[in-house]
Amino acid sequence: MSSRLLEFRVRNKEGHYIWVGANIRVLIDPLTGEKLGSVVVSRDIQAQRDAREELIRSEARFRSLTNLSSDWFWETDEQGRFTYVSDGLYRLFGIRPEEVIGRTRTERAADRTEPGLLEYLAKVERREPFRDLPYSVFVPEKGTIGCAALSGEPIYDGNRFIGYRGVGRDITDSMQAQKRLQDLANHDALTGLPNRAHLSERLRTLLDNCGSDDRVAVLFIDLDRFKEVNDTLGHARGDELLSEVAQRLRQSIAASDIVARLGGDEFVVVSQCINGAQSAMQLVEKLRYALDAPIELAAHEVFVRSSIGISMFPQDGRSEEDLLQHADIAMYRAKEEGRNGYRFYTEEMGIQVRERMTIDNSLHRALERNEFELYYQPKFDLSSLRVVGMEALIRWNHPQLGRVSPLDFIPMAEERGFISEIGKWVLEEACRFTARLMAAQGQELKVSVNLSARQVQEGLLIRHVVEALERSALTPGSLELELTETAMIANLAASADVFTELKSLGVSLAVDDFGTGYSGLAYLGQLPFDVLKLDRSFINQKEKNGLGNRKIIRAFIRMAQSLNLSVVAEGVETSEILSFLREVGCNEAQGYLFSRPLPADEFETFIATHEARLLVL
Ligand SMILES: Nc1nc2c(ncn2[C@@H]2O[C@@H]3COP(=O)(O)O[C@H]4[C@@H](O)[C@H](n5cnc6c(=O)[nH]c(N)nc65)O[C@@H]4COP(=O)(O)O[C@H]3[C@H]2O)c(=O)[nH]1
Repeated sequence: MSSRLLEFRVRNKEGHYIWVGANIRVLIDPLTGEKLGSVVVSRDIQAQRDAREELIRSEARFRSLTNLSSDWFWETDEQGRFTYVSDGLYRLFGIRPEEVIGRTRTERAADRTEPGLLEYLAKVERREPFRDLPYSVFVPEKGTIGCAALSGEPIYDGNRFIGYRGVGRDITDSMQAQKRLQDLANHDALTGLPNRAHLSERLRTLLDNCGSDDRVAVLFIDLDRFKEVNDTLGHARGDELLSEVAQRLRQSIAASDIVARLGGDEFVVVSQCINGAQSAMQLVEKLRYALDAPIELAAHEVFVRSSIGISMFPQDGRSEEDLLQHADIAMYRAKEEGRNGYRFYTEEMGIQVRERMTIDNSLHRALERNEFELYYQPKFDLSSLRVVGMEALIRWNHPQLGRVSPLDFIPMAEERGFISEIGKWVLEEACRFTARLMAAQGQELKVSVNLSARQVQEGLLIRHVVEALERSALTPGSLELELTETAMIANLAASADVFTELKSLGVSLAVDDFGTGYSGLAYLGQLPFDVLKLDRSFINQKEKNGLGNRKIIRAFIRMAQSLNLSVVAEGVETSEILSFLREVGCNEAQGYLFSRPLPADEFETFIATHEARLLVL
């Protein structure tokens, strides 16, 4: 008995053609072998046919899609060995299926420690699906490394895990673009060095991995007078200089060290120093040596000098912010101390900077909080030794810091634009006090008020002076305005009109701190000044042969007087100097020998009793 299966189409009772499967069995007589007839069993197989055709269509669709797709399709067995990869892998990475089949992903990976690959292995281990895990692929044709992103899910036969199936995408271009963007975001465009953000990140990572015995030096390097190069040779040459400096720094450090540019002419070097400060010092010397050779710029030889501040991990800070800030503070100290040097950070530097910050933060409120006070130092006529006036000197009674010297806040007030307001207050207070004192004592006095160069430039000075005189009813002849020699020279042309106008009001003008600037006496004759104040450093200078300085003082006094200038000596501390000044005809003097600057009430007492003091002198 043999059977055959036939499939054919018949018309059903609704008149539609359907597929029918017929199983035909031929009946044979077992004794004679004669064919007796056939048994035909037919059934409607339309649904089966439809399903089969759909499967064929869907497979064809799948093949065509995987071939057309820019991605590739893969399958692995339960051991993670590839059992199938589509053509896409060859098209994208030049890897033939036969090079991969039977191998695991790890065997083919360009970097077996990559996070994407490690995550893939972990997911597979836990039979979890995964999406877009990046990992590097060696591209044999180009000899380069490409980057793929993998997605996949486990496959099961019933309950039995039989492997993974998934797709891979070529993300080389987007990864490269991302890396370029990251590089741009992390590096300084001019020098290619890491920028501030990247430095912070790398320093933080370095510190996180430091043990208690590790030592790290952070060097803050600032070029001295870089602005001059920019101003005289132009920005393009300035850029060349910065690139050359970056190059020299890079060449001077170890591969594990970091050199970064924070912007402008500021660089930072981070180095692991086995011998702590000693190693840091050796590194500083090496860097300075590297920077010492002249740099050729537009046929000019430029010599680079730098100021370097150093902070050490762990003693000067454990965080990247602290170490950078402290190295910066130390760098400023190196600059203040004459540039082209280096300084290690100390605790005392930090205290000073915090004080400066406190001053900076509270200065704008000091006036409205009434925290300023004027002290007065008497000035003496040297022929009669009688008080002829006083210098008003500002003090700031700070709620936290106590009495702050003008030397510590006047420069900041100038920088922050508060000096005009403070100066106005000083003028009003000094005029008011002097007018009252003169009335009370029945005595002529001249009060000297210090002006800052900014006050002269800002244009409100004349109005402030006029108002102060009017409000106090002080005669203009009782007010003297002092401007330092350096400030005056810096603004000579611009200020000449202001001086002339002030003079026309009837106030007198004094050149303060004479002898500290680099000017001669020549310009004084052209300006409407009345008084020359010889600086105290000049008066107190130790003489080499006991005569030198005195000769100069004598010459100054003679020249000043020939220009009709009255001479006041500041900082007179000894009776010996006093005798000398009297002998050479100096007009007036002030100094600790007579009195320190005094608060208003004490000064008043001083004036009331000065005749008695005269006897003591
Ligand atoms: N070693 C020594 N020092 C003496 C002697 N006699 C006086 N001095 C100090 O010398 C400084 C003289 O003031 P300056 O040269 O005008 O220098 C002043 C002046 O430039 C500035 N200043 C003070 N008050 C004002 C102000 O109201 N406005 C402006 N713009 N500056 C002011 O601050 C500077 C410092 O003022 P002070 O600390 O009060 O310091 C004062 C005074 O206390 C002495 O015999 N020996």
